[in-house]
Amino acid sequence: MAGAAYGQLNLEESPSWGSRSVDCFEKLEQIGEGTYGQVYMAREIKTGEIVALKKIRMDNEKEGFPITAIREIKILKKLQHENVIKLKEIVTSPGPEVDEHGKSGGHKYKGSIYMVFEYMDHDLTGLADRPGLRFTIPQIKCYMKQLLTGLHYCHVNQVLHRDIKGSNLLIDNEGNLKLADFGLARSYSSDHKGNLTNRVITLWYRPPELLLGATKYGPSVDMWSVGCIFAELLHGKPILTGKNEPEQLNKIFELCGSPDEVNWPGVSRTPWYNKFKPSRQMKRRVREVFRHFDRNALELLEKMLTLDPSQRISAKDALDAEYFWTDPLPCDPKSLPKYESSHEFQTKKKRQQQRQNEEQAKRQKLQHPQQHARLPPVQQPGQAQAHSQVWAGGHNHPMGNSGQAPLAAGGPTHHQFGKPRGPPGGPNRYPPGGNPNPGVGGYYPDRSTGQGGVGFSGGQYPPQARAPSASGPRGSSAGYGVGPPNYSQNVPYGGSGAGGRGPNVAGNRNPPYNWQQQ
Ligand SMILES: Nc1ncnc2c1ncn2[C@@H]1O[C@H](COP(=O)(O)OP(=O)(O)OP(=O)(O)O)[C@@H](O)[C@H]1O
Repeated sequence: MAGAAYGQLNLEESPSWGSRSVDCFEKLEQIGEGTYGQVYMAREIKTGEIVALKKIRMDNEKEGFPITAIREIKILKKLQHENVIKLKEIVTSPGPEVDEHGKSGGHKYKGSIYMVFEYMDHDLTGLADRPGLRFTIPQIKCYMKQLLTGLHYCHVNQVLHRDIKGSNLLIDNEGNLKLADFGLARSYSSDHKGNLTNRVITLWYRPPELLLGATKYGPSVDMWSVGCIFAELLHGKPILTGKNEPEQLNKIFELCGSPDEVNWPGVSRTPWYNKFKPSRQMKRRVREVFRHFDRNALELLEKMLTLDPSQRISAKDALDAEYFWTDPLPCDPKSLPKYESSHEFQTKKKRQQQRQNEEQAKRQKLQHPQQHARLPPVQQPGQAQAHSQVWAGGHNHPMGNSGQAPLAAGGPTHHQFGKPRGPPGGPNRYPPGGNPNPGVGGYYPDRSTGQGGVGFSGGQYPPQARAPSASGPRGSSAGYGVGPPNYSQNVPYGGSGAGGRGPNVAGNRNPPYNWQQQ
């Protein structure tokens, strides 16, 4: 992988960039576990200011500072907006870091590099996963407006985010929402002639053109993800939860109808159209499936979830939509309730703890049936349904995820370590056996398994043009796993799973990354 020489990162920057040591900060707790490395809540010793430290993972880097991190830093430095996370500085840890046995890692670069960000109390996924939490309609409008404002700013500045999803939308206790994680972002220009990789955006939020292999695209890719988030906020759970690319396309077609030259001129020229076009005609069902949304919400959602990227609404036009200008109006961010901090990492950890408690209780029951009566009651996953009502327009809704069990008493209440990789979702989102490692086989499964019930006309999902880079920061992470699809032509949306909340899905962040096309 290409890289900049260590120590040459901030040549044109003011001396403070990269010149301070991480020792100026006291790490308080881990709040995230990303592809790059860990994210910590920390306090600047001199000022007492609370910040987030994102460690740049160097363990796979043989040739210097990772190019993706350089790109993220460059882009973040260029973007200065109230709805985009602020990168305050870069700090380093000079010496080799030692493990608990006092040994250093033996990597070429002994030090570590951290990005210092303003601290945000929540990410949207973590916040939405709080048991019993209900977002109001003015609150949803307020978050959506900020998301669109931040994204419009990025697009005007010719930056594509390329990984819009709940855990990358950070929220503070003043109600401000900021776009974060620009690790997959890139600058583009409308006259850009080169190809971009289509293997970006977390699967559930990835638009059909990328799934069909398009390598020339623009800001509309982010708007599809925004549509998925918008529907998720209103519906109370993720709406398109494929476990691999073919299944994701399948779910999109089931909801948005099959693409053809009428609704999407040029679609038949996308690289993988013939391989993946549905074998039978499907009609668009957005209005039917989301009939409980109010009229203006539905109208806006339709424009976001438009198959043809050239007809998809832009962030600017979305901000002008009736939805944001009719009662109930978006609330003032400052009027929003303040919550104890919540990040996806932490809520997943709590669920993991809950699962462990349940397993332990089961084991104990098997071993000592008579003693079990004395154990504290264990909440079974199905019992969580009491918390989960599907929101209908005009009322508060649960954005809490489907079938999520309440937390075990005594479980962690704050940020915890050990986040399992996966998508937003409750423990039952993982298939039996846990979140599968996609690898090539897992991520591009043979569609002859017939997932999704619709079927494509082609075979396997096309393999990488180039082998994924083992050292790529986004390269080899696990794939989202999944239960059965939560939607089919015959079943009401989200109603196919036990308990009427849809089955469980877990997801994967990103597929192998193509280093040629970026
Ligand atoms: N400035 C911040 N303030 C508070 N929490 C943050 C901040 N930045 C990141 N986090 C937390 O850390 C998590 C991971 O951060 P981020 O997405 O930037 O890292 P990443 O390595 O790109 O992770 P991933 O691969 O999961 O996207 C976020 O979902 C969020 O919960």
